[in-house]
Amino acid sequence: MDILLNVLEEKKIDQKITISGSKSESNRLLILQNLFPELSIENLSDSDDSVHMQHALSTDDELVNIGHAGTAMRFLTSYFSVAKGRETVLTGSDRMQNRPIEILVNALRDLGANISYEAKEGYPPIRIKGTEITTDKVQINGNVSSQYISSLLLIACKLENGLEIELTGKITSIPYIKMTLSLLSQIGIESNFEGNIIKVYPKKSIEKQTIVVESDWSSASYFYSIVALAEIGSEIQLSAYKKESLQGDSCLAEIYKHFGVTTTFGDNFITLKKETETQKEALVINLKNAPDIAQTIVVTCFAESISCSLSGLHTLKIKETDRLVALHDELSKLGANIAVTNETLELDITSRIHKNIAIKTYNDHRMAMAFAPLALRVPIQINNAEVVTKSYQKFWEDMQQLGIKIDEL
Ligand SMILES: O=C(O)C1=C[C@@H](OP(=O)(O)O)[C@@H](O)[C@H](O)C1
Ligand SMILES: C=C(OP(=O)(O)O)C(=O)O
Repeated sequence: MDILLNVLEEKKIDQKITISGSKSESNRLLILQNLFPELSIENLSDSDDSVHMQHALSTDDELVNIGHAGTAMRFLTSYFSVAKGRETVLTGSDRMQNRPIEILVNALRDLGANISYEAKEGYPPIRIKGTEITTDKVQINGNVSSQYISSLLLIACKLENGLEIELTGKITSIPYIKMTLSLLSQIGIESNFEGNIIKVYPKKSIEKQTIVVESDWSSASYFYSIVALAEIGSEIQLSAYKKESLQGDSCLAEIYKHFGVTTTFGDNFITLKKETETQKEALVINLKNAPDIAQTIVVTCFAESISCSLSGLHTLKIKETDRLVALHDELSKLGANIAVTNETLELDITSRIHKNIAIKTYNDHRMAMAFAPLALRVPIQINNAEVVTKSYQKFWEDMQQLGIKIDEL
């Protein structure tokens, strides 16, 4: 479905939006709930990725297809490796079959797992014969995806002797590793992370308990962008959020000060307010700890006519699409002066945004959502707009609530 977002005429916004639970927290907790049925979860994400995870954990079929869900692919690789007696072929979308998994597979094989490739070496689909793992030490490169490490951490306490992981290389997306460890700690599993060594201690059962998932901060990023582009005095209240977040993307509150957006923490909600004009200096920032908000930030800078210099973006090349190339190609069509390398992005000040450009989304939810705030400046077309459901089911409804008129093409 291709859609046209008409330009938003009323730029003074005052709205309240409720966003569903974090997909990262949810997909970790779903694995943990399967290992520990004593665990209940509230405010679970309604994202496609969490639906895929739930389905994968409830089926007995040999073939399990997790679509585009990176967390499901990576977390389930370890989970099925220790599902004794079960044989599973884990696969995903065409793109997933080109997102690397070798580093995780090699670590699991070193631990004694039985995993083979069904097609291309190093990529899904993979065949996993569940077995008992007793080895308790492993080395893994931390520079490509933190999801490989979270995957090992999620099953670690169920191994007879727990697990000690030695991380090599520069560690990327660290807040996601810390999120995994925090959730383990919340349910009573002990671990420690010192230098480049993470230890998880064995645990057979936990206390009966309920965890309430905080809403998704990556989804909140699109509202930060909208408020940044709105008239001074505009406000959006988002729930359910808290100050002590497990999600690294909560750094948005700090980053968007550059755009004159303040964040006030209330009782289970945040209020974003456009207090002042955007600072005209370039935004210079390393996003290795928060890769999922890169697209949102670049589009905000473009719309606000400021330059930016982003680094720490090497993981963007292996996400739902090559996000560096996608940003380059789509922003160029809108008139941007943008240059990318394999890990950086430079955007120059643009004076004019081209109207009625059709943005390709490349099966990437964040391409569709990051470009939507441009409707505060120009009419813009978003192709295959349904991609948003990977992480945010009612994204377009929420855009309409803000007053953006949408025509199906
Ligand atoms: O663990 C997680 O929930 C995630 C980790 C990050 O991936 P990488 O560690 O591959 O950068 C992030 O981009 C992804 O959306 C979710
Ligand atoms: C990269 C993402 O997800 P995943 O890697 O889990 O597919 C994302 O949601 O931006």
